[in-house]
Amino acid sequence: MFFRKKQKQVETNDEPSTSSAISLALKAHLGIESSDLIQVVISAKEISISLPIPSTLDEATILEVLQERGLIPSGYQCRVASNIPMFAAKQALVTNVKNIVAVSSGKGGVGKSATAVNLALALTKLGARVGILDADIYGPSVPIMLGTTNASPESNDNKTMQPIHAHGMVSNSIGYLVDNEHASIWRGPMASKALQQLVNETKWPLLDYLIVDMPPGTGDIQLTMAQNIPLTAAVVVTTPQDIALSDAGKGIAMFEKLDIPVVGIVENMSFFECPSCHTQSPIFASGGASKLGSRYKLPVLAEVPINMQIRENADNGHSLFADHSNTHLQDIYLDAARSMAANMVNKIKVSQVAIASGGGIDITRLD
Ligand SMILES: Nc1ncnc2c1ncn2[C@@H]1O[C@H](COP(=O)(O)OP(=O)(O)OP(=O)(O)O)[C@@H](O)[C@H]1O
Repeated sequence: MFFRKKQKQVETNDEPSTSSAISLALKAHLGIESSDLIQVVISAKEISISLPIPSTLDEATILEVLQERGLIPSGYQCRVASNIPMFAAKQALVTNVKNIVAVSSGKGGVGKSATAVNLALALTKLGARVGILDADIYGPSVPIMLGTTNASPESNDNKTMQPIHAHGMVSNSIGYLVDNEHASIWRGPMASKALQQLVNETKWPLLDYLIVDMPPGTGDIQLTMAQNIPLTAAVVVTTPQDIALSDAGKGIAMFEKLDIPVVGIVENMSFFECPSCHTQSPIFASGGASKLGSRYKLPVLAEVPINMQIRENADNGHSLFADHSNTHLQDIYLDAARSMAANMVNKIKVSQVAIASGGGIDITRLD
């Protein structure tokens, strides 16, 4: 959880603290282990902060945190920008795409696609440039969840496809291109080739994260697909009951075998909260993901309740973030997105990074 703890007001100086004191204070709040990628430029009455995780939504809270700690005198403006690094991946990345994150599940029907879409929407809300790729060749549900079932990617050059825009993100899916019935009878190599084409032949705009909704399972097809996409990291989705957890464990092992860092587990359908009495019932048992997390030394990014709004939004192609009616659910996904981004910073070597310079911050250099 970020930014929630209130600190006691500390007496402030007239001058701001040094950049390194500010980065150190922010590091703890952001869940980042090193302050190296937090850049702070102090100028007259303004502090520009560049973070390696998406947090532009949190500008006011960051200012509050720094003022409460007496690191910035009142009267100073605080400008927060995110400059998401490109993390090291085993294969050459796709043009314009900084990082590709697989959302995967060992077992079908645990809410992997809903999690992928809501994580992508949360990252977008936090200010990141996000794309979503539906790799679930056998049951593409991203177009339904984004409300884009009638869309079809256009091509200006007969070689590449323009992705579909919706809810501030771009997407591509086999569901835009062929009937579900056709894709579902494809054999492994055909499905894998189709996925590679979707990744490489889409004209992605500059993206901080491309979220990939993987097909469920850990068989040969999933393994080949995970090998054929230049993945930077993976998130594993599970429900809390034993049968799903054992499959999720196989999923984690598959990514470990492929040397793709798993940056967290999302426990979906963790509990049902009665809307009138607020009692929480652990319908599919409880505590499973945290046990799995301890076994594999992985953080649990979120415990998402079973909630009708999640189902309705997903089925109707509406964004959970479209208005303020679901802020408690939005907060769960926003925290998960922040933790995922912070764990990428903590676990994966950076291959390209932005550096601060003179008045600006958004300059990229090769390490
Ligand atoms: N937390 C939740 N609360 C309520 N409904 C949910 C939740 N998560 C997912 N659902 C709903 O459950 C159904 C299955 O979810 P989803 O399609 O995301 O699962 P999946 O794991 O991707 O399935 P598949 O294995 O077929 O790819 C959908 O109707 C979705 O809207």
